[in-house]
Amino acid sequence: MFMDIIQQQNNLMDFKVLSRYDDLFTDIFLDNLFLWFNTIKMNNDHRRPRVPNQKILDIIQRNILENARPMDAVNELLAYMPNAGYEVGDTRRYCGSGRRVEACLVATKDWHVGDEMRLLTGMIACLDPKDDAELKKGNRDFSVMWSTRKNCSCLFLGPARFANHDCDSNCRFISLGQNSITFKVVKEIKLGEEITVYYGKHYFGENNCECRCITCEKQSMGFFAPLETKENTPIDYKEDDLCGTRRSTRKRKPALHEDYSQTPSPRKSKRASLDSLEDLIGQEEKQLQMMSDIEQSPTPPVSIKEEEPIINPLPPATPVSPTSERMSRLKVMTIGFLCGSDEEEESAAVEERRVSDCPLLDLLVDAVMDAEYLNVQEKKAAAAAAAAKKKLLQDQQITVVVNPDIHRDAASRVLLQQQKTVLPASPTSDSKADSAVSLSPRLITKNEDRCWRREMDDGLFNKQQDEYDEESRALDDFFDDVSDLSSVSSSWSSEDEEEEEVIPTKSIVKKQTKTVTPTPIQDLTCIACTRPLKKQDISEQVGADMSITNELATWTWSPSAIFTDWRPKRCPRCERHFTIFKQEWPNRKIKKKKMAVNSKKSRKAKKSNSPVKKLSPQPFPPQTKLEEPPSTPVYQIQDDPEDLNYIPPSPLSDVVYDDDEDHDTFS
Ligand SMILES: C[S@@+](CC[C@H](N)C(=O)[O-])C[C@H]1O[C@@H](n2cnc3c(N)ncnc32)[C@H](O)[C@@H]1O
Repeated sequence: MFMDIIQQQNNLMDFKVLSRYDDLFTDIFLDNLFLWFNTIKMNNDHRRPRVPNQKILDIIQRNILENARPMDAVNELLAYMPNAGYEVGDTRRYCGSGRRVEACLVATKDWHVGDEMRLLTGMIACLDPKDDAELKKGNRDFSVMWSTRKNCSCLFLGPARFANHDCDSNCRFISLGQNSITFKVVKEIKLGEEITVYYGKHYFGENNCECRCITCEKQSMGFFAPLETKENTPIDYKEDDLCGTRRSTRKRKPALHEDYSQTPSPRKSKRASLDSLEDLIGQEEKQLQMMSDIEQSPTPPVSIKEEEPIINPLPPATPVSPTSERMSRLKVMTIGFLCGSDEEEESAAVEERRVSDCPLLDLLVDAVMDAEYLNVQEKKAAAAAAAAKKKLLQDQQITVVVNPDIHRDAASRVLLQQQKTVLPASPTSDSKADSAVSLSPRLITKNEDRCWRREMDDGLFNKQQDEYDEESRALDDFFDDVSDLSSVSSSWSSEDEEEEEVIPTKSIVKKQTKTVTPTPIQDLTCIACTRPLKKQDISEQVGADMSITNELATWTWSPSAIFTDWRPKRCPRCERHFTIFKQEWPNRKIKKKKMAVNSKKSRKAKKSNSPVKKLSPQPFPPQTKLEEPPSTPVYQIQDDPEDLNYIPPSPLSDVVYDDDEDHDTFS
């Protein structure tokens, strides 16, 4: 299913959203409440939420199931993220005559120009036309946009979707990839102020004539423009099926199923007729002088406006947004920009640079590519280099085996990479030891292969490499920040157990990126009994199909997975023991002792020396001695707590094994 989703990512759904939600909810509802083990997560950077699971359940139950108020649930959950710097608030500004309360974003701290709101992110997912029609029918399409690039309607998801539009907004969109955005502050924001963005010039009808933002109100524009001005603005009122409360239907192309099944949209929606970004900026710059006059003039009170309509200095049909000078200089990323008009796409194609539409997948692929590249290099080196070099290589401990069934194009891409790509030192490689990003050299290539080349799809990324690197570093920081917010690793760790994973040092990470040498899976040992972990053990623990598990196990040993949570700690037997008794099997060393064969005397002696009798005080009920079949080797369990071989008493202590093969099976 995972791979299916990945393959479909360019079609209708964005796998990142799905996989992240899936990880989160399986963590909360399955791992924590139902299963005795932690399921494997699709995202390497998944961390168990800081919010106690019970609390989450309570919030969901109370707000969503009982009170049917999902926004309250969002608010409450955000309360657990005080670092976010924003919260979801409510406003009646945008819905008109108090008809409906809408959500808005409110700053919970002061923000300064240039700040990035890294926890305020949004995703764009393509929408099936039928779903789109459903949303529209149910008046739930307020977060739907038409993408000319994708030629379909898109759903704008995530907390960022609660940002309302202002013609002089205090934030702008910046991209985190093709389908992901966050915000950059372009005007000082004080605690308690609304966080706004600029959707586009015609989002709320022609020239945003329906815009209700505070700037429009102050400037008597948009919805607040004098009636005469509004009448001169061509608006398609027949679509205004909700008396002006539903603006989104005006500006985005209604996506009918028939349209969708035909070849590229013959019609140009209003959204598609957006000026290009450059035009937008240019126009705004031209208008800047005019608008500065407007801004300087005092805002007329509403009462005066009604009695004596202000004559707008601008042509009535084109009430211009009073976007600030700073904003106009910046490359503003509007929603139109995000979704992409043709012009934007052309300008974006100027420079090809790798910008992933799927950073997580990229990280994973990068890791494999890097490792595979290194593997190939190693083979070459092994053929050519001296024995000393070989020995050095063998000291490195990384291997990645790519399953050809799953990563069919990996080999060809590796070849491409070798032919065309120089691997510059990743800017993050030595600074982010706890991030898989650090193992992903930045690849810039002119290759046409879609798998390899990540197209530039918006002008935002028409930057110099320095800027790009800076963005990338910021993204790394973001991942780090997110990690900082998480206290508990999601897999194979329990809240009451100590952190046992050894985090590789920076130097080790750097070293590991150089060369590879196969590492046997058997290198993983159970932390309790120190036996090597077998693939079968892992299978049993994850309850997965063996072939899948092998694949996962392979990934787990990949360089990127050095930092993943998924790593079995105990063999199944010890895991079970731990789950039941929350107790390790410290220094478990099992000694074999041949019992006297068929000797009544020896059996008696053994009974009298039974360790069970000596195990006191005992936290568990006295244990019953099992009958040992004659001439069967048994394990002598030490009963002296000081002894290194001492095994704490538990029902599992009764287990008698016939031979070595059974050691790792459950009793
Ligand atoms: C992406 S949502 C923003 C969050 C929205 N307020 C909510 O409650 O979900 C876009 C919708 O917000 C409203 N909106 C945002 N900014 C607006 C503005 N300046 N004027 C009028 N409506 C606005 C419109 O209803 C629009 O369809």
